Amino acid sequence: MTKIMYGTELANKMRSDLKNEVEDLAKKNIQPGLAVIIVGDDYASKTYVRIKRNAAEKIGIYSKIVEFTDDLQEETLIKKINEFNEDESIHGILVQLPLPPQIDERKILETIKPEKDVDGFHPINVGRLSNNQPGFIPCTPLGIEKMLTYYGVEVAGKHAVIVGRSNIVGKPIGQILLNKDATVTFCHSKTKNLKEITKQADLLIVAVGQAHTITEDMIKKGAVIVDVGNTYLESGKVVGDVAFEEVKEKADFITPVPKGVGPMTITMLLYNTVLSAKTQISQD
Ligand SMILES: Nc1nc2c(c(=O)[nH]1)N[C@@H](CN(C=O)c1ccc(C(=O)N[C@@H](CCC(=O)O)C(=O)O)cc1)CN2
Repeated sequence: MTKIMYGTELANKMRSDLKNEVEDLAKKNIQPGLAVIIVGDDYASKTYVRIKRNAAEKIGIYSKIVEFTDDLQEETLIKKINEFNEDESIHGILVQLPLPPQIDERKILETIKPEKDVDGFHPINVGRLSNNQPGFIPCTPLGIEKMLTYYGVEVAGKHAVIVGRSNIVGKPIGQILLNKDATVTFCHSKTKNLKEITKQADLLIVAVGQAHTITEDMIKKGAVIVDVGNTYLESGKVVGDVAFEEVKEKADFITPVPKGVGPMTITMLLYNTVLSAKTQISQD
């Protein structure tokens, strides 16, 4: 019987534990604070920011949302991040991606102080993950790792195939799995023999943002499938990168979309923000 790995299940459990931690911090007069910056009016980005704000407020994290129009100048964004860097009520800062083309994403992410970088995108945190040292880990990959552990999926010695090489998901999940002794293969838009490689995967992580990229004939029987895709159809429905109905018949474990990895991405943002608040107290 195929096991459907619902992120909502673990997310609810973890959010309840985080709410208790936030209540404990309140007894020490500390409220974790999260600043979220969004540039432009991309429908999906606005949806994610709304979900983040609601989730943060529900567990008692203070959230500050700053919205800019898409003609924003880079210096204005840098100035705002620097304000949050110095603001003691803010423990986590994130800039919703993607950014408009006139803004240098790398420069922006490097402006966020590494100790407030709850997205884990600053090169210092990327380097720490690469060295298997403590630091902030990007939310989606961290959420996937927690889900695999929760559902009892062993990683060591498995062949993990990652389809997608983004800095947000593909590269960091590959690094996490490598740190956990998986044998990791990356596939991307220039990979010539995609199906040949995905069929070898014990664990297949798909993060390309293209609906139904992975079909039943591309997987090995009994594989573990993690679908990171979120494509909004014109009907408003959201679908993943995996043809769920046909693939689920052949897989042992599979995440759905929605209610799979997405809710864990949000939960890990809350987790990193609470961690940041706790770390900053212990340094005072
Ligand atoms: N600064 C960042 N930007 C982006 C990140 C990120 O981690 N940090 N990741 C993605 C988008 N993302 C978070 O920002 C994200 C994607 C999906 C979900 C989610 O909960 N999806 C739901 C479906 C959504 C719906 O119902 O409308 C699901 O899969 O169940 C949350 C966050 C790019 N940018």
